[in-house]
Amino acid sequence: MPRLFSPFQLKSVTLRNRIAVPPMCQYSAVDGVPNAWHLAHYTGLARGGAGLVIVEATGVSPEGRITPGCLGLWNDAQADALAPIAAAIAGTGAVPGIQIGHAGRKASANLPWEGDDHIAEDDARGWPTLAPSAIAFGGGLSKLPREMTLDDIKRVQADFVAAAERARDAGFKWLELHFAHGYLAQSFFSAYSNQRDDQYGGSFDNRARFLLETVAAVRAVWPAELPLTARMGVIEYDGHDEETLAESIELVKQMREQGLDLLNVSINFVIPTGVVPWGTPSFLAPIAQRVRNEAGIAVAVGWCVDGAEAAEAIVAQQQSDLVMIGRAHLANPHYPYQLAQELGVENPAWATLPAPYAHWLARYRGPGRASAQ
Ligand SMILES: Cc1cc2c(cc1C)N(C[C@H](O)[C@H](O)[C@H](O)COP(=O)(O)O)c1[nH]c(=O)[nH]c(=O)c1N2
Ligand SMILES: NC(=O)C1=CN(Cc2ccccc2)CCC1
Repeated sequence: MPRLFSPFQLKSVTLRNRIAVPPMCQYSAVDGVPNAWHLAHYTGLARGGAGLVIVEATGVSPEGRITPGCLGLWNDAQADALAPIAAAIAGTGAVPGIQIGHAGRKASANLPWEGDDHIAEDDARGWPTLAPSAIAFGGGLSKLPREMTLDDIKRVQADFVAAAERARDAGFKWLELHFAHGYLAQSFFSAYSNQRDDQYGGSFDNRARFLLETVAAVRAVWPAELPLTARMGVIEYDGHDEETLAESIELVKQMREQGLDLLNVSINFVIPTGVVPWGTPSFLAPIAQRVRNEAGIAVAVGWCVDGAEAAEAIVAQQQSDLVMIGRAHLANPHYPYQLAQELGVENPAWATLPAPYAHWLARYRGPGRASAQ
Protein backbone atom coordinates (compact mmCIF):
# COMPACT_ATOMS: atom_id res chain seq x y z
CA MET A 1 0.00 0.00 0.00
CA PRO A 2 1.57 3.34 -0.95
CA ARG A 3 2.51 5.39 2.09
CA LEU A 4 0.44 8.28 0.70
CA PHE A 5 -2.65 6.16 1.34
CA SER A 6 -1.75 5.08 4.85
CA PRO A 7 -3.73 6.55 7.75
CA PHE A 8 -2.30 9.26 9.98
CA GLN A 9 -3.30 9.76 13.60
CA LEU A 10 -2.71 13.02 15.44
CA LYS A 11 -4.19 13.24 18.96
CA SER A 12 -7.67 11.65 18.70
CA VAL A 13 -8.04 12.40 14.97
CA THR A 14 -7.20 9.84 12.28
CA LEU A 15 -6.88 10.90 8.64
CA ARG A 16 -7.74 8.21 6.09
CA ASN A 17 -4.66 9.14 4.05
CA ARG A 18 -1.77 11.65 3.88
CA ILE A 19 -3.41 13.87 1.26
CA ALA A 20 -4.63 17.26 2.48
CA VAL A 21 -6.44 20.00 0.63
CA PRO A 22 -4.70 23.15 1.90
CA PRO A 23 -6.64 26.32 2.60
CA MET A 24 -7.39 28.21 -0.63
CA CYS A 25 -9.22 31.53 -0.48
CA GLN A 26 -12.40 31.58 -2.52
CA TYR A 27 -13.04 35.33 -2.22
CA SER A 28 -16.75 34.51 -2.45
CA ALA A 29 -18.19 35.62 0.89
CA VAL A 30 -20.22 38.68 1.81
CA ASP A 31 -19.53 40.06 5.30
CA GLY A 32 -17.45 36.97 5.96
CA VAL A 33 -20.44 34.62 5.77
CA PRO A 34 -20.06 31.40 3.74
CA ASN A 35 -22.78 30.65 1.19
CA ALA A 36 -23.84 28.04 -1.38
CA TRP A 37 -20.52 28.43 -3.17
CA HIS A 38 -18.52 27.40 -0.11
CA LEU A 39 -20.80 24.44 0.75
CA ALA A 40 -20.56 23.06 -2.78
CA HIS A 41 -16.83 23.82 -3.05
CA TYR A 42 -15.79 22.15 0.18
CA THR A 43 -18.20 19.21 -0.11
CA GLY A 44 -16.97 18.57 -3.63
CA LEU A 45 -13.34 18.64 -2.55
CA ALA A 46 -14.01 16.35 0.42
CA ARG A 47 -15.83 13.83 -1.80
CA GLY A 48 -12.60 13.50 -3.79
CA GLY A 49 -11.01 11.40 -1.06
CA ALA A 50 -8.44 13.60 0.70
CA GLY A 51 -7.86 12.76 4.37
CA LEU A 52 -8.04 16.39 5.45
CA VAL A 53 -9.78 19.42 3.96
CA ILE A 54 -8.81 22.77 5.46
CA VAL A 55 -11.21 25.66 4.93
CA GLU A 56 -9.55 28.80 3.57
CA ALA A 57 -7.98 31.67 5.52
CA THR A 58 -10.79 32.93 7.72
CA GLY A 59 -10.47 36.35 9.33
CA VAL A 60 -10.58 36.54 13.13
CA SER A 61 -11.91 40.09 12.74
CA PRO A 62 -13.27 42.25 9.89
CA GLU A 63 -9.93 44.00 9.38
CA GLY A 64 -8.17 40.64 9.57
CA ARG A 65 -9.52 39.52 6.21
CA ILE A 66 -7.33 39.75 3.12
CA THR A 67 -10.16 40.94 0.91
CA PRO A 68 -13.83 41.90 1.38
CA GLY A 69 -14.65 38.48 -0.15
CA CYS A 70 -12.87 36.47 2.55
CA LEU A 71 -14.55 34.37 5.23
CA GLY A 72 -14.73 35.51 8.84
CA LEU A 73 -15.25 33.87 12.19
CA TRP A 74 -15.88 36.88 14.43
CA ASN A 75 -19.62 36.43 14.81
CA ASP A 76 -22.24 33.72 15.35
CA ALA A 77 -23.85 34.12 11.91
CA GLN A 78 -20.53 33.13 10.31
CA ALA A 79 -20.08 30.23 12.73
CA ASP A 80 -23.66 29.02 12.13
CA ALA A 81 -23.07 29.06 8.37
CA LEU A 82 -19.75 27.21 8.71
CA ALA A 83 -21.22 24.38 10.81
CA PRO A 84 -22.97 22.65 7.86
CA ILE A 85 -19.72 22.91 5.89
CA ALA A 86 -17.76 21.19 8.65
CA ALA A 87 -20.47 18.52 8.85
CA ALA A 88 -20.50 18.02 5.06
CA ILE A 89 -16.73 17.54 4.98
CA ALA A 90 -16.91 15.08 7.90
CA GLY A 91 -19.81 13.27 6.19
CA THR A 92 -17.53 12.22 3.35
CA GLY A 93 -14.97 10.66 5.72
CA ALA A 94 -12.52 13.56 5.46
CA VAL A 95 -11.52 15.52 8.55
CA PRO A 96 -12.80 19.12 8.56
CA GLY A 97 -10.13 21.72 9.25
CA ILE A 98 -10.17 25.49 9.20
CA GLN A 99 -7.45 28.11 9.03
CA ILE A 100 -7.94 31.29 11.06
CA GLY A 101 -5.77 34.34 10.62
CA HIS A 102 -5.24 38.07 10.42
CA ALA A 103 -3.90 39.53 7.19
CA GLY A 104 -2.11 42.46 8.84
CA ARG A 105 -0.57 44.85 6.35
CA LYS A 106 -1.68 42.66 3.40
CA ALA A 107 -5.35 43.20 4.33
CA SER A 108 -7.83 45.45 2.55
CA ALA A 109 -6.91 44.04 -0.87
CA ASN A 110 -8.87 43.63 -4.08
CA LEU A 111 -9.90 40.18 -5.29
CA PRO A 112 -6.95 38.71 -7.22
CA TRP A 113 -8.82 38.79 -10.54
CA GLU A 114 -9.82 42.41 -9.86
CA GLY A 115 -6.37 43.74 -9.20
CA ASP A 116 -4.44 41.66 -6.68
CA ASP A 117 -3.47 44.94 -4.96
CA HIS A 118 -4.65 47.12 -2.10
CA ILE A 119 -8.06 48.72 -2.42
CA ALA A 120 -7.59 52.41 -3.20
CA GLU A 121 -7.47 54.73 -0.19
CA ASP A 122 -10.61 56.59 -1.32
CA ASP A 123 -12.56 53.37 -1.97
CA ALA A 124 -15.12 52.74 0.77
CA ARG A 125 -14.71 48.97 0.35
CA GLY A 126 -11.31 49.15 2.03
CA TRP A 127 -10.26 49.64 5.64
CA PRO A 128 -7.24 50.83 7.66
CA THR A 129 -4.63 48.07 8.11
CA LEU A 130 -2.65 47.05 11.20
CA ALA A 131 0.91 45.73 11.50
CA PRO A 132 3.76 45.43 14.02
CA SER A 133 5.35 48.52 12.48
CA ALA A 134 4.24 51.23 10.06
CA ILE A 135 6.07 49.60 7.15
CA ALA A 136 4.25 48.72 3.90
CA PHE A 137 4.80 45.36 2.14
CA GLY A 138 5.48 47.04 -1.21
CA GLY A 139 4.57 46.36 -4.82
CA GLY A 140 0.82 46.36 -5.33
CA LEU A 141 0.39 46.13 -1.55
CA SER A 142 1.94 49.48 -0.63
CA LYS A 143 -0.77 50.78 1.71
CA LEU A 144 0.91 52.07 4.90
CA PRO A 145 -0.35 50.16 7.95
CA ARG A 146 -0.81 51.65 11.41
CA GLU A 147 1.66 50.41 14.05
CA MET A 148 -0.29 48.29 16.56
CA THR A 149 -0.57 49.44 20.15
CA LEU A 150 -0.31 46.94 22.97
CA ASP A 151 -4.11 47.14 23.24
CA ASP A 152 -4.39 46.27 19.54
CA ILE A 153 -2.15 43.24 20.11
CA LYS A 154 -4.20 42.01 23.05
CA ARG A 155 -7.47 42.56 21.15
CA VAL A 156 -6.25 40.64 18.09
CA GLN A 157 -5.03 37.77 20.27
CA ALA A 158 -8.44 37.69 21.94
CA ASP A 159 -10.00 37.60 18.45
CA PHE A 160 -7.91 34.50 17.62
CA VAL A 161 -9.17 32.84 20.81
CA ALA A 162 -12.80 33.72 20.11
CA ALA A 163 -12.51 32.45 16.53
CA ALA A 164 -10.98 29.19 17.80
CA GLU A 165 -13.90 28.74 20.20
CA ARG A 166 -16.36 29.32 17.35
CA ALA A 167 -14.48 26.86 15.12
CA ARG A 168 -14.64 24.28 17.90
CA ASP A 169 -18.36 24.81 18.42
CA ALA A 170 -19.00 24.73 14.65
CA GLY A 171 -17.63 21.18 14.51
CA PHE A 172 -14.15 21.62 13.05
CA LYS A 173 -11.69 18.98 14.26
CA TRP A 174 -8.39 20.49 13.00
CA LEU A 175 -7.39 24.10 13.60
CA GLU A 176 -4.63 25.84 11.64
CA LEU A 177 -3.33 29.21 12.79
CA HIS A 178 -2.31 31.27 9.78
CA PHE A 179 1.24 32.27 10.69
CA ALA A 180 2.54 32.30 7.09
CA HIS A 181 2.66 34.26 3.83
CA GLY A 182 3.52 37.69 5.20
CA TYR A 183 0.29 38.11 7.11
CA LEU A 184 0.12 39.52 10.61
CA ALA A 185 1.73 36.74 12.69
CA GLN A 186 4.49 36.11 10.15
CA SER A 187 5.15 39.83 10.04
CA PHE A 188 5.67 39.93 13.80
CA PHE A 189 8.42 37.31 13.57
CA SER A 190 10.25 38.93 10.64
CA ALA A 191 12.67 41.82 11.23
CA TYR A 192 11.82 43.08 7.73
CA SER A 193 8.33 44.03 8.92
CA ASN A 194 8.72 44.21 12.70
CA GLN A 195 10.94 47.05 13.87
CA ARG A 196 9.21 47.66 17.18
CA ASP A 197 11.25 48.75 20.17
CA ASP A 198 8.95 47.31 22.84
CA GLN A 199 8.61 43.71 24.11
CA TYR A 200 7.17 42.61 20.73
CA GLY A 201 10.13 43.62 18.61
CA GLY A 202 13.89 43.37 18.23
CA SER A 203 15.27 40.17 19.84
CA PHE A 204 14.25 36.65 18.84
CA ASP A 205 12.14 36.30 22.00
CA ASN A 206 10.39 39.61 21.38
CA ARG A 207 9.66 38.87 17.69
CA ALA A 208 8.41 35.41 18.66
CA ARG A 209 6.24 36.70 21.49
CA PHE A 210 3.04 37.40 19.51
CA LEU A 211 3.09 33.93 17.96
CA LEU A 212 3.90 32.05 21.18
CA GLU A 213 1.31 33.97 23.20
CA THR A 214 -1.32 33.30 20.53
CA VAL A 215 -0.57 29.55 20.40
CA ALA A 216 -0.78 29.33 24.21
CA ALA A 217 -4.01 31.32 24.37
CA VAL A 218 -5.69 29.27 21.61
CA ARG A 219 -4.42 25.99 23.09
CA ALA A 220 -6.24 26.83 26.31
CA VAL A 221 -9.63 26.82 24.53
CA TRP A 222 -9.01 24.30 21.71
CA PRO A 223 -9.86 20.75 22.89
CA ALA A 224 -6.74 18.90 24.03
CA GLU A 225 -7.66 15.85 21.98
CA LEU A 226 -7.96 17.78 18.70
CA PRO A 227 -4.94 18.85 16.63
CA LEU A 228 -3.83 22.44 17.06
CA THR A 229 -1.61 23.31 14.09
CA ALA A 230 -0.07 26.34 12.43
CA ARG A 231 1.01 27.19 8.91
CA MET A 232 4.21 29.23 9.10
CA GLY A 233 6.83 30.37 6.63
CA VAL A 234 10.31 29.17 7.55
CA ILE A 235 12.16 30.51 4.51
CA GLU A 236 12.12 33.84 2.66
CA TYR A 237 14.33 32.92 -0.30
CA ASP A 238 16.15 36.23 0.29
CA GLY A 239 19.71 34.87 0.45
CA HIS A 240 19.57 34.38 4.22
CA ASP A 241 17.71 31.07 4.21
CA GLU A 242 19.92 29.17 6.66
CA GLU A 243 19.62 31.91 9.29
CA THR A 244 15.88 32.23 8.81
CA LEU A 245 15.42 28.45 8.96
CA ALA A 246 17.47 28.14 12.15
CA GLU A 247 15.42 30.87 13.87
CA SER A 248 12.18 29.38 12.60
CA ILE A 249 13.04 25.88 13.84
CA GLU A 250 13.78 27.28 17.28
CA LEU A 251 10.40 29.03 17.28
CA VAL A 252 8.68 25.81 16.17
CA LYS A 253 10.29 23.96 19.10
CA GLN A 254 8.90 26.56 21.48
CA MET A 255 5.44 26.43 19.86
CA ARG A 256 5.54 22.64 20.22
CA GLU A 257 6.23 23.13 23.93
CA GLN A 258 3.20 25.46 24.02
CA GLY A 259 1.06 22.63 22.66
CA LEU A 260 1.33 22.91 18.87
CA ASP A 261 0.75 19.45 17.35
CA LEU A 262 1.89 19.95 13.74
CA LEU A 263 3.50 22.60 11.57
CA ASN A 264 2.34 23.15 8.00
CA VAL A 265 5.67 24.28 6.58
CA SER A 266 5.44 27.19 4.15
CA ILE A 267 7.08 30.32 2.75
CA ASN A 268 7.43 33.70 4.46
CA PHE A 269 6.41 36.08 1.65
CA VAL A 270 7.20 39.00 3.99
CA ILE A 271 9.02 40.89 1.22
CA PRO A 272 8.09 41.06 -2.47
CA THR A 273 11.65 40.33 -3.63
CA GLY A 274 12.15 36.75 -2.45
CA VAL A 275 13.27 34.38 -5.26
CA VAL A 276 11.07 31.30 -4.83
CA PRO A 277 12.33 28.26 -6.82
CA TRP A 278 8.98 27.78 -8.56
CA GLY A 279 10.49 25.56 -11.25
CA THR A 280 11.70 22.93 -8.78
CA PRO A 281 9.03 20.32 -8.00
CA SER A 282 8.44 19.71 -4.28
CA PHE A 283 11.02 22.41 -3.52
CA LEU A 284 9.86 22.79 0.07
CA ALA A 285 9.97 19.06 0.97
CA PRO A 286 13.64 19.03 2.09
CA ILE A 287 12.93 22.10 4.22
CA ALA A 288 9.97 20.36 5.81
CA GLN A 289 12.20 17.39 6.59
CA ARG A 290 14.62 19.73 8.40
CA VAL A 291 11.78 21.12 10.51
CA ARG A 292 10.38 17.64 11.20
CA ASN A 293 13.72 16.24 12.30
CA GLU A 294 15.18 19.26 14.12
CA ALA A 295 12.03 20.51 15.84
CA GLY A 296 10.72 16.99 16.52
CA ILE A 297 7.17 17.82 15.40
CA ALA A 298 4.80 16.38 12.81
CA VAL A 299 4.76 18.42 9.61
CA ALA A 300 2.78 18.98 6.46
CA VAL A 301 4.18 20.48 3.28
CA GLY A 302 2.94 21.61 -0.11
CA TRP A 303 3.89 23.94 -2.93
CA CYS A 304 4.28 22.48 -6.39
CA VAL A 305 4.03 18.81 -5.40
CA ASP A 306 3.57 17.60 -8.94
CA GLY A 307 2.07 14.16 -9.41
CA ALA A 308 1.60 10.82 -7.66
CA GLU A 309 5.26 9.78 -7.54
CA ALA A 310 6.30 13.12 -6.05
CA ALA A 311 3.60 12.98 -3.39
CA GLU A 312 4.39 9.36 -2.54
CA ALA A 313 8.13 10.07 -2.31
CA ILE A 314 7.63 12.89 0.20
CA VAL A 315 5.77 10.59 2.61
CA ALA A 316 7.77 7.40 1.89
CA GLN A 317 11.05 9.24 2.43
CA GLN A 318 9.64 10.69 5.68
CA GLN A 319 10.19 14.26 4.53
CA SER A 320 6.66 15.10 5.68
CA ASP A 321 3.73 13.38 7.36
CA LEU A 322 1.12 15.04 5.14
CA VAL A 323 1.18 16.45 1.62
CA MET A 324 -0.80 19.61 0.86
CA ILE A 325 -2.03 19.56 -2.75
CA GLY A 326 -3.90 22.73 -3.69
CA ARG A 327 -4.39 23.84 -7.28
CA ALA A 328 -4.51 20.26 -8.60
CA HIS A 329 -7.67 19.89 -6.50
CA LEU A 330 -9.15 23.01 -8.12
CA ALA A 331 -8.56 21.39 -11.50
CA ASN A 332 -9.88 18.01 -10.35
CA PRO A 333 -11.73 17.75 -7.01
CA HIS A 334 -11.40 13.95 -7.29
CA TYR A 335 -7.61 14.20 -7.59
CA PRO A 336 -6.98 11.60 -4.84
CA TYR A 337 -8.84 9.05 -7.03
CA GLN A 338 -6.37 9.80 -9.82
CA LEU A 339 -3.45 9.51 -7.37
CA ALA A 340 -4.78 6.15 -6.13
CA GLN A 341 -5.02 4.84 -9.69
CA GLU A 342 -1.52 6.04 -10.58
CA LEU A 343 -0.02 4.52 -7.44
CA GLY A 344 -1.73 1.17 -8.02
CA VAL A 345 -3.94 1.31 -4.94
CA GLU A 346 -6.31 -1.68 -4.89
CA ASN A 347 -9.89 -0.65 -5.67
CA PRO A 348 -8.90 3.01 -6.20
CA ALA A 349 -12.52 4.17 -6.53
CA TRP A 350 -13.60 2.60 -3.26
CA ALA A 351 -10.40 3.85 -1.62
CA THR A 352 -11.25 7.46 -2.33
CA LEU A 353 -14.78 8.12 -3.58
CA PRO A 354 -18.26 7.79 -2.05
CA ALA A 355 -20.38 4.75 -2.91
CA PRO A 356 -22.63 6.42 -5.54
CA TYR A 357 -19.50 7.13 -7.58
CA ALA A 358 -17.25 4.22 -6.53
CA HIS A 359 -19.72 1.45 -7.32
CA TRP A 360 -19.93 2.39 -10.99
CA LEU A 361 -16.30 3.36 -11.45
CA ALA A 362 -15.21 0.00 -10.06
CA ARG A 363 -17.50 -1.96 -12.40
CA TYR A 364 -18.08 -2.21 -16.13
CA ARG A 365 -14.47 -1.43 -16.85
CA GLY A 366 -12.93 -2.22 -20.21
CA PRO A 367 -11.05 -5.48 -20.90
CA GLY A 368 -8.04 -6.05 -18.63
CA ARG A 369 -9.55 -3.82 -15.97
CA ALA A 370 -11.72 -4.69 -12.95
CA SER A 371 -14.29 -7.09 -14.40
CA ALA A 372 -18.01 -6.46 -14.09
CA GLN A 373 -19.30 -8.39 -11.07
C1 LIG B 1 -6.55 30.37 -5.03
C2 LIG B 1 -5.57 30.15 -3.91
C3 LIG B 1 -5.91 30.59 -2.64
C4 LIG B 1 -5.03 30.36 -1.58
C5 LIG B 1 -3.80 29.71 -1.82
C6 LIG B 1 -3.46 29.30 -3.11
C7 LIG B 1 -4.34 29.51 -4.15
C8 LIG B 1 -3.95 29.02 -5.51
N1 LIG B 1 -2.97 29.45 -0.73
C9 LIG B 1 -1.74 28.63 -0.93
C10 LIG B 1 -2.17 27.15 -1.09
O1 LIG B 1 -2.67 26.66 0.14
C11 LIG B 1 -1.00 26.29 -1.53
O2 LIG B 1 0.01 26.36 -0.54
C12 LIG B 1 -0.43 26.77 -2.85
O3 LIG B 1 -1.46 26.81 -3.82
C13 LIG B 1 0.69 25.86 -3.34
O4 LIG B 1 0.25 24.53 -3.43
P1 LIG B 1 -0.08 23.89 -4.88
O5 LIG B 1 1.16 24.08 -5.71
O6 LIG B 1 -1.26 24.67 -5.40
O7 LIG B 1 -0.41 22.46 -4.57
C14 LIG B 1 -3.38 29.73 0.53
N2 LIG B 1 -2.58 29.39 1.60
C15 LIG B 1 -3.03 29.56 2.88
O8 LIG B 1 -2.31 29.25 3.83
N3 LIG B 1 -4.28 30.06 3.11
C16 LIG B 1 -5.11 30.41 2.09
O9 LIG B 1 -6.26 30.78 2.33
C17 LIG B 1 -4.63 30.29 0.77
N4 LIG B 1 -5.39 30.73 -0.30
N1 LIG C 1 -4.32 33.43 2.20
C1 LIG C 1 -3.17 33.00 1.71
O1 LIG C 1 -2.30 32.52 2.42
C2 LIG C 1 -2.98 33.14 0.28
C3 LIG C 1 -1.89 32.56 -0.28
N2 LIG C 1 -1.67 32.62 -1.59
C4 LIG C 1 -0.62 31.85 -2.14
C5 LIG C 1 0.49 32.74 -2.53
C6 LIG C 1 0.95 33.64 -1.64
C7 LIG C 1 1.97 34.48 -2.02
C8 LIG C 1 2.55 34.38 -3.28
C9 LIG C 1 2.07 33.45 -4.17
C10 LIG C 1 1.03 32.63 -3.80
C11 LIG C 1 -2.38 33.49 -2.47
C12 LIG C 1 -3.77 33.68 -2.04
C13 LIG C 1 -3.92 33.90 -0.56
